[in-house]
Amino acid sequence: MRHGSGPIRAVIIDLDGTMLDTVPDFHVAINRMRAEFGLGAINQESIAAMVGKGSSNLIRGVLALDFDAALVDQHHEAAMRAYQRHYLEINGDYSALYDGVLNGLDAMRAMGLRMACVTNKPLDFAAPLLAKKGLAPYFEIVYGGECLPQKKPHPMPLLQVCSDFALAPGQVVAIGDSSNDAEAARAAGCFVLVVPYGYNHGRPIHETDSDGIVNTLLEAASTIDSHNRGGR
Ligand SMILES: O=C(O)COP(=O)(O)O
Ligand SMILES: [Mg+2]
Repeated sequence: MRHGSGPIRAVIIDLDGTMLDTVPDFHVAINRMRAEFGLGAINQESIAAMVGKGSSNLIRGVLALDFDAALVDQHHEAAMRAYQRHYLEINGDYSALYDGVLNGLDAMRAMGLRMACVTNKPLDFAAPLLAKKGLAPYFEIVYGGECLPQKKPHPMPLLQVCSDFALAPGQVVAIGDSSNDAEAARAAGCFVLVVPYGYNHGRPIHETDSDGIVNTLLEAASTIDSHNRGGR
């Protein structure tokens, strides 16, 4: 990360593809919804490429595999209701923490960093999921996709966290798995670190403009620590 901008005081961490591998949850809920519409099951890989821009976009994408634009519009509302019902029934049952997440969060907390989670997942999904996986206590703030007028890749949720923490964007690092996170961070003026193991719309993460690729959140913590120590 670039130096000379003063210490990092806060982190904004993405949820799906960064802290939790949630595609198995999406997979179960989406296929149960699709079955209600007489549609066949789809695989996890095709779902992973569509995660990241919120539920509504995801459901449009999975309907568009079979329906033309007019049919997608026609069925979207009912499909969203079915999907939400199925997702809430299984939320967290099939998803798992990535390696280094809890250690990384512990290290960030020990460094005195303030912590927020900004996800495009609806808050009704994100809040119980964070609680179930033991992540909720780490975060002072959680914004879901519908909490503010704009979601990532718009910078608004990141700028809102900076303002909540009374910090300048240059004192804050966003950590995510996709270009969505990186674009939001760049537009907000925050640093951005990306992990290579998430979804990134099916694209390799090295194509994304970031301040560094970190293999785990624990590595992110040590990158921030070394930045704050002046690179030593
Ligand atoms: O639900 C989504 O679209 C993905 O959410 P994320 O912002 O936590 O990656
Ligand atoms: Mg993500």
